[in-house]
Amino acid sequence: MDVTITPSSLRGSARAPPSKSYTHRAILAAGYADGALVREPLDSADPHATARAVEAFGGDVSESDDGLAVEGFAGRPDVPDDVIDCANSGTTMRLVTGTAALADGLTVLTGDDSLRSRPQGPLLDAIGGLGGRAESTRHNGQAPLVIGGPIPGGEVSIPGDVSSQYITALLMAGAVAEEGIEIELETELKSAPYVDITLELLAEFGVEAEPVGADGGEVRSAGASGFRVPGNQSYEPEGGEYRVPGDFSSISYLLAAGVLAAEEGLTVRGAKPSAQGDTAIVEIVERMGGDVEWDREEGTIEASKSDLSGVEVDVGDTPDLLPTIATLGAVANGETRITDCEHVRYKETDRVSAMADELGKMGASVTEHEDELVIHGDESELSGATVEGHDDHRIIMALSLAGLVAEGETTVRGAEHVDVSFPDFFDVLYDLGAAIEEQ
Ligand SMILES: O=C(O)C1=C[C@@H](OP(=O)(O)O)[C@@H](O)[C@H](O)C1
Ligand SMILES: C=C(OP(=O)(O)O)C(=O)O
Repeated sequence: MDVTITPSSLRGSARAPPSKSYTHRAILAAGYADGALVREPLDSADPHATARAVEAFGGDVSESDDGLAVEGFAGRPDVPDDVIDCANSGTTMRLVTGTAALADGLTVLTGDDSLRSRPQGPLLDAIGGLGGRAESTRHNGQAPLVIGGPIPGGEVSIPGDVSSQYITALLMAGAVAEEGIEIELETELKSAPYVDITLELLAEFGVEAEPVGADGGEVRSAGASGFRVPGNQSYEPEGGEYRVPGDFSSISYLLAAGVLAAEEGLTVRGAKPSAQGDTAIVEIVERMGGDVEWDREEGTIEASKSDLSGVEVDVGDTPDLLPTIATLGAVANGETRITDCEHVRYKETDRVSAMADELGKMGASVTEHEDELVIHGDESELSGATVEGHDDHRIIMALSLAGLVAEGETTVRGAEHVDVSFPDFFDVLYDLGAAIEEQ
């Protein structure tokens, strides 16, 4: 499906979708438990892959009026009777690779073209180091994967600057392994807030896990030199249920749409604070001169069309914000410098190059370095163009925002891939007043 967008004036209010990151973890945590009710889950393709995996390991996931009713496998996953297809979901593949290492047999994990080109090597090495079998069928560190267990747990070292999902996978599985897992980071942790999300959710399931500081003390994930999780724990959700908060990665598009195109302002609902690093989008837009107001109590964000100025942003902790910030930078006056972004190249696509190329087609002046993306706002006059979505939901949504203000028509190709995290994105934009046509 292609989508064509022309300059629009937005108004009204929209509710943020539930968090994809929390939904994945809640479904899997319920699987590691005897079960749980996951309230307000994100109903999109990526969490569906995690639900399929939980069922493959012997659980059951069914939709109910109140959310997802999950029957778990109580920390003892069956050996799946078929290959687990993680589709486009890196979070699913990493997290359930940890689960597969607990099963007394072999699990085969695959995914779509994009997912089978993303790095799994450090997690495979870690599982091997813990006594499991962990292989890439093509011996290139990429899926399809063959994972064998059960691992007893133990001590392992792993790089922190490829994917924080490896840490999440080991912590969630280590909690129900006999010996627990002690992780030493070989390099600085990137995307650290996602491990904070994991620690926060584990605590709500009664599971103890913690970061370890360089001095062996207790620190937040960003300052950690490692992590540890004791073994033989039981996942027990408070009150037998877990409620998923709003998704700030998705909120970033709605907030940006407001400061780009909402003369009278728009309101985003379902924006309560949580451990999500992408809550930083509020402060970043404020720093750009955006007229934005976050009522944390109410969980609402008001955003109005503003004159934006360029800004320097380190996305080491917030990789998923790069596409949104790049689009804002293409409209802002002055230079926007996005730093510490090398790991953003390992997502559904190389998002640094994709945003440089596609915004360039729309008339933006962009300079790309290995670990940095610079958008020269003063030399950027956005005009409508046909741009590629790269089968990447975040590229599609960020380019659609650019189409709201670019002179003329912007057509985003392959726009259906928003289904992984924000399936009704275009309906929401349309209801806010965007001039959108689906082809
Ligand atoms: O743990 C998670 O839920 C996620 C972690 C991040 O990936 P990396 O840790 O690989 O950077 C992020 O890009 C992804 O969208 C979701
Ligand atoms: C990279 C993302 O997710 P995943 O790693 O689960 O594919 C994302 O949502 O931007």
